[in-house]
Amino acid sequence: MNCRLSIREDIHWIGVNDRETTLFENYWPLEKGVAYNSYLINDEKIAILDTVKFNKTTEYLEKIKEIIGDRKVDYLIVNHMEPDHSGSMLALLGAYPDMKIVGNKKTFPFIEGFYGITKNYYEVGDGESLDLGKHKLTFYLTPMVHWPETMMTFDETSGVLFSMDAFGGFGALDGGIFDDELNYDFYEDETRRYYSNIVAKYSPMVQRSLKKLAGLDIKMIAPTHGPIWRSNPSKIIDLYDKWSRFEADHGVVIVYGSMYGNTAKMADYLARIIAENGVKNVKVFDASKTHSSYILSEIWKYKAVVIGSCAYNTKVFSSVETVLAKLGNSGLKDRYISVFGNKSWSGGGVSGIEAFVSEIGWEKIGPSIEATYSPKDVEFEALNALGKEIADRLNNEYDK
Ligand SMILES: Cc1cc2nc3c(=O)[nH]c(=O)nc-3n(C[C@H](O)[C@H](O)[C@H](O)COP(=O)(O)O)c2cc1C
Repeated sequence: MNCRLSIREDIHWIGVNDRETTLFENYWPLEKGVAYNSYLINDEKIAILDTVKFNKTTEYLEKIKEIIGDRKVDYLIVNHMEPDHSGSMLALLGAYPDMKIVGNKKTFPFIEGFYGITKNYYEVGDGESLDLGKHKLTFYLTPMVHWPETMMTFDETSGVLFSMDAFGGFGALDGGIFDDELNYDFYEDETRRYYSNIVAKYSPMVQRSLKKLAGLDIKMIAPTHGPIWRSNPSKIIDLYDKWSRFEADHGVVIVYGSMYGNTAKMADYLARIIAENGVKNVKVFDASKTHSSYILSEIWKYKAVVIGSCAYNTKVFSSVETVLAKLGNSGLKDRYISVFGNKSWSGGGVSGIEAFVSEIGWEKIGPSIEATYSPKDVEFEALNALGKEIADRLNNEYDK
């Protein structure tokens, strides 16, 4: 028997946990797993909202059967076609061949392209509704949050917003399914890591969608990953608004790449100066040790970033290059940036980061500081001045 879980009258969570997959999208580390959430509305007509990844299909179909017995699924509502949510669609259609597949006009080419399904289509447009009996579902198209076909489904009867990947995060659901049943801070961090790495490039589209949803009386948000936000749904909506407007907290992220410790020494020294000058949130990351997804998530959170690199074959050190590439492609705006590093001959690390700074267009604080062989008094003095300048700027801005 699978655990049965009603999230609201007639509405069941039929999601699954995946603790075996180590990398989400074969790239993002899943230290605590991930949940693929799917929902079933058991009304006069039975509707399922999104499915789960193919590796969990058997468990998934079993859960559905345990709830509905010999009844049939009438509708599969496809809010998002990414295979971690559509991967059990073909099997579901096999089990319920008369099931209508509900999507918008951009959904169906994905269905045909991925799974060869060309029948049972039920097309809906923006703002259109579907009656299940007691429950009335209204569809809101949210293109490019974060794929072209994405949409959200609002249950007018219960006030549940089925938001697909929006408001979703990493982390399996270890018993607690609702935000008030688990460690909120962990899931908030993992939701921001999901946002900053997967959704954030489309922040302007997120803003547009938030405006579209603004008039709804949302009582609960049921995303396709992570917890169901029921205690205070507006909290996660406000965070999404903040993240997609690039608003940041008082703090500094220092990221460095270092082979033999000289650049690392500069990072630690600078961190101390910034902390001494009143900044409590100073986060230091060795880019070779911490996956870029965690670093990007912290940079999304805090206002200032300092990037350091040793020179490596005339370029920025590879692990730092990865962080820069991710940042450059993320669309993040309105951060302060500073630069430091080490070389032993003609350099390449600091100049490479400087090229990135001019490309991204963020305001640079202080001059770049580059040591040769190892940092000496002159560089420590310069780091001292830089640390004070960064702290002063932030303290002035956030004390207002
Ligand atoms: C494989 C390798 C490639 C390097 N390439 C360069 C380079 O292109 N230009 C340069 O000035 N120094 C280069 N260096 C020297 C280092 O950047 C220099 O020793 C620096 O102090 C190392 O800083 P770290 O202690 O933080 O690793 C290279 C070192 C190694 C091991």
